[in-house]
Amino acid sequence: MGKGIFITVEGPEGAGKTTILKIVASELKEKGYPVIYTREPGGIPIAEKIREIILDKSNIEMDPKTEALLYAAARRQHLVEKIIPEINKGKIVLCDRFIDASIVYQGYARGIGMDPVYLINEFAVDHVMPDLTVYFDIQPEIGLKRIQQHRETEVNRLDLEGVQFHRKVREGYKLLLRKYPERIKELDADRPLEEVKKDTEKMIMDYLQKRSFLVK
Ligand SMILES: Nc1ncnc2c1ncn2[C@@H]1O[C@H](COP(=O)(O)OP(=O)(O)OP(=O)(O)O)[C@@H](O)[C@H]1O
Ligand SMILES: Cc1cn([C@H]2C[C@H](O)[C@@H](COP(=O)(O)O)O2)c(=O)[nH]c1=O
Repeated sequence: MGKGIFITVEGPEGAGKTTILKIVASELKEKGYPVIYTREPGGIPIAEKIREIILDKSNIEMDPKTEALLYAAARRQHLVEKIIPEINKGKIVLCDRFIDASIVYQGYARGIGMDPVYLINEFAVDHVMPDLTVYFDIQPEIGLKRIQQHRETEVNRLDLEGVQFHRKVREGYKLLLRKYPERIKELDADRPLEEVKKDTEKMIMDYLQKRSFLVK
């Protein structure tokens, strides 16, 4: 693919992904790096509309395969309309969740199966995979408590699943960590925000150095 770099963050609810990725994006920009922050599901208008449908708390009757297909559809549009063009322009794309979330949430935690969910997503992403994924590890109970404690954080349909579901999410991510040790790097997100942010930035900077990515 193009000359840019594609980095994703993943992890259970309330791990601090959005908060930290936005800070890291703005700090890297200040240092002169060509960075964009984006998120899934969403990032562009069509995918944001699909997000509203998937995460709407009143859609309790949604079938798990419908859910998986909607995430994949949102991903496809986001990829072709934003992620690929930005990578081709030489940008560092920092994306809040991507394909791993589907494999874990729909494939493992919902029980559709990791392989079938990977297959529909393979169709959606045409082999475009992240160069680096930072996995924020946290016990689901702690992450969910953070969300409940902070009123400004959106509580969505998936946040409302029982703790058992969120334990499976964490288990699923651990399986992916073992499967892709080169791409997915783990950090302990149950620490003060400043520490987690510092480690995230270091992982990203180390990777940029490894790829000889320089500020122009
Ligand atoms: N290290 C931390 N310690 C304590 N609170 C934190 C920490 N990181 C983030 N928070 C707070 O926890 C809440 C959830 O954070 P955030 O929305 O960034 O998590 P997230 O991983 O993106 O969650 P989700 O996947 O559910 O969107 C926010 O109110 C945020 O301020
Ligand atoms: C991309 C993606 C996301 N999810 C879930 C994970 C979260 O519960 C929500 C997204 O909300 P966030 O506050 O932006 O993290 O959707 C999923 O189940 N499958 C996916 O592919």
